[in-house]
Amino acid sequence: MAASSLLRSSPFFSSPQQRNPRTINNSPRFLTVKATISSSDKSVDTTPVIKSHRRPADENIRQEAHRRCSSEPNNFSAKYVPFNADPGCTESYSLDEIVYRSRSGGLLDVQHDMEALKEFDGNYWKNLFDGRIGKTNWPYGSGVWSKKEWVLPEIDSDDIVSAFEGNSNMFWAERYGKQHLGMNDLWVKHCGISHTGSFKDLGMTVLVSQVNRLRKMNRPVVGVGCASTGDTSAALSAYCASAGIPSIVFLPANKISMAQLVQPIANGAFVLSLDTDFDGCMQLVREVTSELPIYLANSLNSLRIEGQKTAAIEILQQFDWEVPDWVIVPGGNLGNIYAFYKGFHMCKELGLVDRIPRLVCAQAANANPLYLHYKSGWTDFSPVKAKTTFASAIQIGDPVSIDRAVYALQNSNGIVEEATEEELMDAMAQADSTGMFICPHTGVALTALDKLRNSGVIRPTDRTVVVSTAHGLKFTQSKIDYHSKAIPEMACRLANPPVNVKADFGSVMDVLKKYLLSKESKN
Ligand SMILES: Cc1ncc(COP(=O)(O)O)c(C=O)c1O
Ligand SMILES: N[C@@H](CCOP(=O)(O)O)C(=O)O
Repeated sequence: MAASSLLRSSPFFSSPQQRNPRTINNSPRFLTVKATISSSDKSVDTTPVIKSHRRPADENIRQEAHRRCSSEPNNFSAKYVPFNADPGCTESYSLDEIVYRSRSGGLLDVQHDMEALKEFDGNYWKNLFDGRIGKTNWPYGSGVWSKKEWVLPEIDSDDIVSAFEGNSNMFWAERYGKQHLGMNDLWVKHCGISHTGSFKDLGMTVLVSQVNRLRKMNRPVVGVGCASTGDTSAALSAYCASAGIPSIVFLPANKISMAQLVQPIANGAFVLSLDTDFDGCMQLVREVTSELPIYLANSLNSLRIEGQKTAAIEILQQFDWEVPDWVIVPGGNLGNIYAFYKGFHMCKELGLVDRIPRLVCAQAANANPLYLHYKSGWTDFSPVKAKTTFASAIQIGDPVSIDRAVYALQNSNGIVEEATEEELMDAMAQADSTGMFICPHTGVALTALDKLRNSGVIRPTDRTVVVSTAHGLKFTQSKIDYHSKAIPEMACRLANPPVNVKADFGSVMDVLKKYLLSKESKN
């Protein structure tokens, strides 16, 4: 039997109705309401009927997935190939190999068997993904693993290490859009409202799951390591801790926030605090992982991109598969901008949508190698020495995914913008004052939006998504500095410091009256 017909004849794909995953996954589990119409009074009997558990009571969701998986033949596959190779190139590697670079030293990419995926049309995939949202089925309750066939199709669900990441909130930035930019269709995709507080969870669930599989196959992986500006290390240590895998993190001393530092410490990682910057840590971790049985978890490893690309698919899904005009992403090591491109492009190639959005990558002016490259007309690329920035997670001067980023931007009619320290901090404060609580990196992305609106490139009615990459609670010190006007040479014009008042009725009444009058005069 051909693999495709085998797939269709499996218990999960056997009839057109069953192939609609809404039907499969939405089946009521515990409680339904009996709705019978009596012949005499036509009344509806709404007596609840208790249904039995969908799985035996002593079976957990992982075991259930394992049992189900063995009866679910799967024709999909993926392998590593050199990134952006010539069509004739035959170099490829199994995902079960430990390899980060092509023979020529270039980046790798995970290539899916697109012909096998194309056996199903766009509507099939939309229904499949939509039908899995927000459920507790292992592993599809995750926004990443709900797209498992497009991510790591061959991994046994039993090997997956997941915190049901993804499915993050898309916030309609009504007030920020209207008052500040004259926009009515502005959205913030809150990828930072997540298990460890940043979008890194999306890629890390994939990488650590594959490591879990490799270790079960007795491959030489004693631990997993990364260089980090704080978010990759948090995600790596949490997912490794969840699976009982040792994690080692290389951090630039005094260059990440306290909240980020405490994450790997709490999760039991082996934390190296190094007297260098992120680029120095990255260099070291690359050297170390080529000598020791430590698996490299940075986005140089293309497995990470496979998880991160699901945020793009999720955006389309959240708009009922309508394509936004713009997506703005803050960029540092530059894996994520490519991940967004890849997710959107895959949806187009597989017929879920008919175009992709224009991408904008936003950098801090203090760490702007991509911006300089873009401004040179993509002619020269030179790493820079990244200077201190409040957007500390993107303080990166020599991004490993530069080639991926250029490819993504060139193929999406993309733009690169930059934000000064004052611009990004004002944008963050402005957004917070409209009900958000964003990180400085999102402030960088909002500054890019502001500039593109002012120049008329982005129009008032363009549907625009700003990707918020980390939770604001990881970066409270920057907000404290701003609101207490403690930043040298910055006006902090939106600072909102607390008012010290004597604890007596008269003093409190005086300040409140003054405050209310100032509000009244603005109405
Ligand atoms: C909060 C945050 N935003 C943005 C980025 C940039 O992502 P990328 O390195 O994939 O460009 C990072 C990490 O680099 C990050 O931690
Ligand atoms: N911001 C990142 C920097 C490393 O990026 P990666 O995606 O290559 O791991 C971090 O939080 O460490």
